[in-house]
Amino acid sequence: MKRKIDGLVEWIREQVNNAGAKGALVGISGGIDSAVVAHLIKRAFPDDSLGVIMPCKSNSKDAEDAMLVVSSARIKAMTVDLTDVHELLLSKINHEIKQRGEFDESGAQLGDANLRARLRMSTLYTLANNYRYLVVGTDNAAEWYTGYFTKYGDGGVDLVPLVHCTKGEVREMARILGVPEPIITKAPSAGLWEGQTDENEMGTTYEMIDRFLRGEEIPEKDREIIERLHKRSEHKRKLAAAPPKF
Ligand SMILES: Nc1ncnc2c1ncn2[C@@H]1O[C@H](COP(=O)(O)OP(=O)(O)OC[C@H]2O[C@@H]([n+]3cccc(C(=O)O)c3)[C@H](O)[C@@H]2O)[C@@H](O)[C@H]1O
Ligand SMILES: Nc1ncnc2c1ncn2[C@@H]1O[C@H](COP(=O)(O)OP(=O)(O)OP(=O)(O)O)[C@@H](O)[C@H]1O
Ligand SMILES: [Mg+2]
Repeated sequence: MKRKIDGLVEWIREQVNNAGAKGALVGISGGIDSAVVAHLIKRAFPDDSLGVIMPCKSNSKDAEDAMLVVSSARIKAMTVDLTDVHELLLSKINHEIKQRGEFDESGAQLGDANLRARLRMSTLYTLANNYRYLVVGTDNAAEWYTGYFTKYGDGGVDLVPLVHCTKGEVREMARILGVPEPIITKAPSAGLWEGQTDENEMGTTYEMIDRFLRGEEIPEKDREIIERLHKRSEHKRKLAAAPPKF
């Protein structure tokens, strides 16, 4: 695992240098995936790495956890609170939909949640332009395979260093890197609504997804869920569909 960490740090450094950029930045949520990426980019660019904490109607515990990550990685950090921006933009959009009598409650909840992820993406790219950094994503192999990310939100990034790592491997890496234990053991959550956890929403567990990705036998019910999620999210792992030249 130490070799893997060194390899990823070197790979990030090469990608940034080949792009002619100066460093790297990541959104720090207080979860384990962004904690690991924060540690990796700090190792790759000790003086040119940035962690960005972006509360958006979030639980204050998340920002406290994010600060724990910042201290453990000793990474430069800033906070950009997106709560009021999100509220304003969402109310403008929903006002237009409601005026037409076309408001859909369940679609709106998803729209609200995904807008948070897309505002974070826009914030990171604005900072990337300013500092000449690349935006580093946090998707791991399980999230990538199941499409458990917002298209052009947390999925809208320049580099995805953890994309071949199972959640279990991310945990192992976190321990070696010195990520604080409470961050490693808490339930993974997108934090997009109160009480959301990844495993509840997906209907299966990271342990099952990791086992599936290693080619091990898992219960039929879990296999079906994972295959359904994978198929449904095919479009997220590709460039936008283009027509043939007519
Ligand atoms: N076949 C197709 N071909 C081309 N495009 C297609 C498509 N089907 C849908 N689309 C497009 O994709 C959109 C749906 O995708 P998207 O907007 O991503 O939305 P969707 O996949 O429905 O929702 C995102 C999921 O990711 C989870 N998430 C988000 C962010 C962070 C985390 C986390 O772990 O922290 C998890 C979130 O809780 C939710 O379950 C549709 O509105 C449509 O525009
Ligand atoms: N409040 C936030 N501030 C900054 N970045 C955020 C915030 N919430 C989400 N993000 C970004 O979106 C990414 C996707 O979230 P995700 O929940 O998959 O990862 P995580 O929180 O790092 O780990 P876990 O999956 O264990 O919760 C985060 O890794 C982070 O880069
Ligand atoms: Mg999270």
